[in-house]
Amino acid sequence: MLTIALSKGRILDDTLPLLEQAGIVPTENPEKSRKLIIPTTRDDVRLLIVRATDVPTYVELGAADVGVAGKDVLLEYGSHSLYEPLDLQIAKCKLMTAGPVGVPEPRGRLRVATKFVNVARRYYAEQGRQVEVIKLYGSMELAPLVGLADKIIDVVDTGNTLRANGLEPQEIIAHISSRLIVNRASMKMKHAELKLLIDTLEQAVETRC
Ligand SMILES: Nc1ncnc2c1ncn2[C@@H]1O[C@H](COP(=O)(O)OP(=O)(O)OP(=O)(O)O)[C@@H](O)[C@H]1O
Ligand SMILES: O=P(O)(O)OC[C@H]1O[C@H](OP(=O)(O)OP(=O)(O)O)[C@H](O)[C@@H]1O
Repeated sequence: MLTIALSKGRILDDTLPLLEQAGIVPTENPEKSRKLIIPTTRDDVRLLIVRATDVPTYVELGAADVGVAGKDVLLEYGSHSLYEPLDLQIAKCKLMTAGPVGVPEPRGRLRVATKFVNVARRYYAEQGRQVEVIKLYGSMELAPLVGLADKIIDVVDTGNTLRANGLEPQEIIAHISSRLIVNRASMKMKHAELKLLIDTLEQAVETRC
C-alpha cells in the first residue's frame, strides 16, 4: 500500500491531474468529502488529506510514504531526512519580504511578521541584521498596516494581495513550487513502487510543461 499526503486547495487541484496519469483517481471528491483517508481507483494507493504545513511531518515520520508540499513549507520545516526527488512545477510563487510603499526601513531592530519564522531568522542572520520575528498564522499583510511589524515575509504570486493593502514586494528569498517528498525508509522498502510512481509523475510534469 502506498499512502500519499496532500493538502486541500491549490496543491490538490494541481496534483490530481498528475496522479491521474499514474491511474490514481480518488473514489470520492476530497474537496467535498469529510473523510481524511480517501481510497483511490488503485487498490494499492490511498490519499491522506492534511494541512499544507503538516505534509512534511506525516511523510518524515512515516505515516505517509509520499507527499506534495510547497518549497516554502519545506524550507520552514527544515528536514534533512526527507527525499525530494521531483519538482512538480505547480503552485509557483515567490517567498519575499514586503513592506509599506515608500516607507524607509527603520534603522534599528526590524520587526518582521511571518508564518515562516525559521526562514526569516536564517535570512536576516545571513545578513547580520538584528530582527524581532513575530509569528502569525495568516493575513500577514495586515501586520504593517496596524503597526504590529515593519515588514512581512510571505508568498507572492500576482502581487494583488500586497497591492490591495498598500504594500510592495521587496527582496526575493526563494522561488517556490511544490515538490514530491518521500519518506526515507519507504524509499528503501517500497523502492520499485515508488520509482514507478516518481518516473510516471516526472513524465506527466514534462508532458504538461
Ligand atoms: N497565491 C499563491 N499562488 C501560487 N502558489 C501559492 C500561493 N499561495 C501559496 N502558494 C503555494 O501553495 C502552497 C499551498 O498553499 P495553500 O494556500 O493551499 O495552503 P496554506 O494556506 O499556505 O496552508 P495552511 O493550510 O497551513 O494555512 C503553499 O505552501 C505555497 O507553496
Ligand atoms: O500575490 P497574490 O497572487 O495576491 O498571492 C499571495 C497570497 O496568496 C496566499 O494566500 P492564499 O490566497 O493562499 O490565502 P491564505 O491566506 O488562505 O493562504 C498568500 O498568503 C498571499 O496572501
